[in-house]
Amino acid sequence: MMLKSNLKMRLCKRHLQKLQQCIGTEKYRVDREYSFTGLTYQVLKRLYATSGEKAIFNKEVKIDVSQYPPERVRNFSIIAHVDHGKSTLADRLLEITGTISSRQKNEQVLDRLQVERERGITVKAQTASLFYTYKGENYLLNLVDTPGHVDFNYEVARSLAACQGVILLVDANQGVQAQTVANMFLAWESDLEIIPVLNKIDLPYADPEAVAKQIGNLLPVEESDILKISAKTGLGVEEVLKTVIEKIPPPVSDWEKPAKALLFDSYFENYKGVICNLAIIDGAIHKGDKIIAHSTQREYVVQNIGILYPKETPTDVLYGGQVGYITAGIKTSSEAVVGDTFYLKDSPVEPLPGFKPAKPMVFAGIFPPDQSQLSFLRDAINKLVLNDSSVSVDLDSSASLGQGWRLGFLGLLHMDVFQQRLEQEFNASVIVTAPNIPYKVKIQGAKYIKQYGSDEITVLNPCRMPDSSVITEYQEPLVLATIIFPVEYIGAIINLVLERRGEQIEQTQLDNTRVLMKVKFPLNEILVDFFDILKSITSGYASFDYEDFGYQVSEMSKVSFFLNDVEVEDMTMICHISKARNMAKKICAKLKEKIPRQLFKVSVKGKVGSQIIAREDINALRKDVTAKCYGGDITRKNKLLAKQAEGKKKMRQIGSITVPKNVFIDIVRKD
Ligand SMILES: Nc1nc2c(ncn2[C@@H]2O[C@H](COP(=O)(O)OP(=O)(O)OP(=O)(O)O)[C@@H](O)[C@H]2O)c(=O)[nH]1
Repeated sequence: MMLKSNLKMRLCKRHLQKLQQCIGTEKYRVDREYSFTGLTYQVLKRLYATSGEKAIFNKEVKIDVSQYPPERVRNFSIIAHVDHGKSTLADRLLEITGTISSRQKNEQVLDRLQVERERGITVKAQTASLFYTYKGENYLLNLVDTPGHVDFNYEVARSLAACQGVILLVDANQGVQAQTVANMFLAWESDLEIIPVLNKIDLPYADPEAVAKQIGNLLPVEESDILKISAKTGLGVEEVLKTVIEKIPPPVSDWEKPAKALLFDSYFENYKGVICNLAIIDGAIHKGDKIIAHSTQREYVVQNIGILYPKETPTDVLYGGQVGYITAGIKTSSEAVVGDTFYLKDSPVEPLPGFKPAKPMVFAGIFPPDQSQLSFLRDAINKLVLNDSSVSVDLDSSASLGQGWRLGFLGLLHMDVFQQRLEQEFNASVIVTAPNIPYKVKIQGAKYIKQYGSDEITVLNPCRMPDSSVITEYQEPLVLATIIFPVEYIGAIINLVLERRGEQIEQTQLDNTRVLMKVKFPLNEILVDFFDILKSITSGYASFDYEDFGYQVSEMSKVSFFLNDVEVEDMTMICHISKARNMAKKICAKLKEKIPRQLFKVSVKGKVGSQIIAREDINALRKDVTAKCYGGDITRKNKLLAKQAEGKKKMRQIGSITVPKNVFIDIVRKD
């Protein structure tokens, strides 16, 4: 801990040692320790403030949550389109209420994951409790910062279950965007109070009046009632807190009833184990209570319970209407089912309806680089799924990659983030196969119907697609996309829609300058590069959101790939018959580019149906990395060999051919 030197000089050595021992330990309690160290409360507080440890200081003060009956509690969430400033507003609210120090004010405190900080996006909803005094009354406010990107929509939907209202944040420069509309409907469906707020009014091109009109077209609000703030400078942010208290209804709860709590999130932390986020509906849960999880009927003892302030802060009890965390010796993701109801042993209650399960849109195989790491990877996936319940997990195996899993994600960014988190948070290196989507097929022939168990099957892995001779009908998944764009780009957008086999369903003029278009697309057509192309043809002005829209009968074809005439099952793809030939050619060319030259010639072939329609050859190369090191310098030789061994870790053997382990996913990524 860095202490300012002038303060250091004023403290005698004994005090300093004592304080340094105490800081950051659970033993430390401000009220007891200040007399113990001989320092006054004020000096201690200043010392903490100067050393940047104010949050710990706050944390160590035991908070009496019995002072906050439901009418003194507000549970709300911040929802918005990507980058409209949710995390910045959350920071500002934490700062104003003294939950974080001003030193931390620009740190996006609730974006805790490394991946969030690196990518500058929120991928995980985070809860924080704040205390605020308004008109002489103390309030406990529970704030949930949610992600904006469509791939993490499930996080938003789940978080809303713990709230009675939302702040709908809209960038006063960009205006209403696709995820603004999507998130607003989510809040509407959940019957939540919506407080519209215009952000970034400090920007020179902000046009609060025009954007307020756009909001007025969407929501039944008076334009003059829409708050106008700058989350960055703090302008108008205090007003947001007051409006939250005035407009958002308190939770409905009865402390006299038996305890009932909703598990709305969970995560794993080293040394602490599984931490569950609970919204207490009725009654109270105390440390030491025996509780039952309704879905598994398992019994647990509450080991720790408290609020997120913004880190876990024990309060030993949580009452109806409040939101917080518990640890209770829960070990696996199968025990911590989000949407589950917890109640006290011997006081069963009617369970809550739970959550609509997430519907994965994209599937990919995940395999360890070598099979010795199988159990390590299993453990890592289990822990990460605890933190991200929208991922589906099934066992899978492949001839070239061995044992592994087929995981389902809500989109490609979700898949990327999951892989990155596995690597960063759990040090687990993985091979991810090309993403694909679930197709339905109808099959004929008693033998095949018996083999597959039905005459209509869903195929999650393209290499398990039955032979085309037994398929009578293919069905491909659809999405209903919302695209919002400036009116001058309408021609370019219509061309893109046609090229991607889209069908326009609806077109609305949002105001004089912008159009909202609803389009039915085959999911396959928007998966990889659609959004980038949309952005580039509209100079970055279009926004895009989509939701599941069932299936349609279509003509599909299997495209498979061969390296030296050996089929690489994990590269198999399904695509529309009109695009299959191009796809085969494109992927063969990419494979040629991505696979390094070997000691022998490698042929790459692409097959559509039963016909080989593309071929590329990778010429042989003989590479002896130590060839240049003739003479006696053994250390240099060893260094080169070590470098080569390091490179090999990034490689994978398919038969006799060495390929980069990322090749499966790289062939479908745009360059
Ligand atoms: N000028 C200005 N910039 C702001 C304001 N609020 C946020 N920003 C900036 O906008 C960018 C996005 O802000 P975030 O808070 O990360 O947005 P977000 O909505 O949490 O983003 P996602 O979680 O990825 O959806 C950052 O660079 C912020 O500094 C504001 O009031 N004024």
